[in-house]
This record gives sequence, C-alpha cells and structure tokens, in this order.
Amino acid sequence: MSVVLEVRGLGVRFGGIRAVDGVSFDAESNAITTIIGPNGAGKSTLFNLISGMIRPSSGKVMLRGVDLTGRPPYLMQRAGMGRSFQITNLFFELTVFENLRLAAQRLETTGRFLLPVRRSERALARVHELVERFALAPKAGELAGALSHGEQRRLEIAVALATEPSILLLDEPTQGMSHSDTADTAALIRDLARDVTILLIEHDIGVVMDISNHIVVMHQGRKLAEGAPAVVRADPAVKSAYFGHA
Ligand SMILES: Nc1ncnc2c1ncn2[C@@H]1O[C@H](COP(=O)(O)OP(=O)(O)OP(=O)(O)O)[C@@H](O)[C@H]1O
Repeated sequence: MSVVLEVRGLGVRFGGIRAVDGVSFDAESNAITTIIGPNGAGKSTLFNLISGMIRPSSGKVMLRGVDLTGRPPYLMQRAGMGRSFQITNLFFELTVFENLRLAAQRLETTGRFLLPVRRSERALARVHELVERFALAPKAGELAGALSHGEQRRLEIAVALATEPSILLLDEPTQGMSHSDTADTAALIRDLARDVTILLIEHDIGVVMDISNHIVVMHQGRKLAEGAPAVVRADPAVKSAYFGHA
C-alpha cells in the first residue's frame, strides 16, 4: 500500500471557533479511510479544506506527493481529487447520461480547450462504463430529477468518479437512504475501493465498521483517535466522546 493523500496539521478558524484544529492523517491507496465524529466535530469542514472549498489557515494537503494546499477546487479536481457532496450536486433537468457526460468531458480537456462532445470518445466510454457499474443503464435517458433518492445519490458518486480521480471523497453517501439502499451503497463503495482510494464521512456506524480499513475519529475539531475499526471501537476516549459511554 502507498499513501495517496497526506493531511498534515490542517486547521481553520471561523471567528472564535477552531472548526478544524491541527488534523493529520494519511489515506492509503485502494483503502477506505472513514472520518467519524459527533455532529459539529468538523468532518465537513475537513472535507472542504481537503477539496479546496475552504482555504486552510494552517497545515498541508498533499496528493500523490504534490502539495495542493490552498488550491481552488477546480485545480484540486484536475490534480485527481474527486468529490461527491452531502447536498445534491446534480443537474436535475438533464438526463442521467447527460450529467455523466458533462462530468466526464473534463477528461477531454486539452490545455484550456474542450473538444466537441461527439469527438469525446474517452469521455463517452467512461460514461458507458459508469452507467453499467452503477446499475443506471436502464435509467440513462431519464431526468436526474426524476430518479429516486437512492438513485440520485448513486449518480452523484458516479459523477464524482467520471474524471478518474486518484481519490474519491464521499460525504455521507448513505444519508437518507432506506436500509436496503444503504446496504447496496456500502457494497458498492467497498467494490469501488478496488480501483480508487476512498475518503468517506459516514454516520451509520454499522457501515463504518463494516467497510472501513482505517478510521479517523474527530471531536471538537481535533483528531481524537485513529486506527483499524476494532482498535477505534475499543478506544475508551472514543467510546466516551462518540458513543456516549466509556
Ligand atoms: N461557514 C462556517 N462559518 C462558521 N462556523 C462554521 C462554518 N462551517 C462550520 N462551522 C462550525 O464549525 C464546526 C464544525 O462544523 P462541521 O459542519 O464541519 O461539523 P460536522 O462534523 O461535519 O457536523 P455534522 O455531522 O453535523 O455534519 C461547528 O461548530 C460549526 O458550527
């Protein structure tokens, strides 16, 4: 295993609040690294710092050895950072196919210019691969806005993967899902980890313990603990801060 993402001493303040305070961890290739912690622990802010949505006031973000600290999201994405959002980020008035094609088209960027869509063979091949892999082929011609919640969340992950990122950041991919959609999504994420490094925020502790290779526990902006699922589960500080008992 090699380290894909290195986060070192990352931090940001909002007014008087240290929303993220000196957080460091590594995400290893083809592993699932999951960030957990109570509400307000700083998980989403940490994702925003890593993906360039917010500029850190301290620390570093390195992807495959390249320092990307403080770069805007589009440059992060170009460097190999893929992200799906907690709040849905799809074009509801476009079809499933069109949403994916738009995202995949970035594969065809040559310098600052885009090739015409019909010549984007690599992008089209990627779209076909994704609709199959995400079981969205029967829905390819439907508007994204007409899909079920579970299908929309699945499409979002596919959109984030369209540019063939080195790491995929998934912010609560099972949120609001039924029990069976949650189980399907967990299986899908585990399957994706064969091809892409995954950094996850997830509240469903059953899913977390089941699919994570490495867990980073946050509390009040800081890293409280990290390790394999069994190690984290047994940690007394984690039990008291996160599960509410020691
Ligand atoms: N833009 C902002 N301005 C001011 N404070 C913010 C901002 N974004 C987050 N915060 C604060 O930073 C802290 C961390 O919030 P964050 O949303 O990162 O936590 P979280 O762990 O993702 O929570 P949840 O599980 O509820 O999504 C909280 O105290 C929150 O109120």
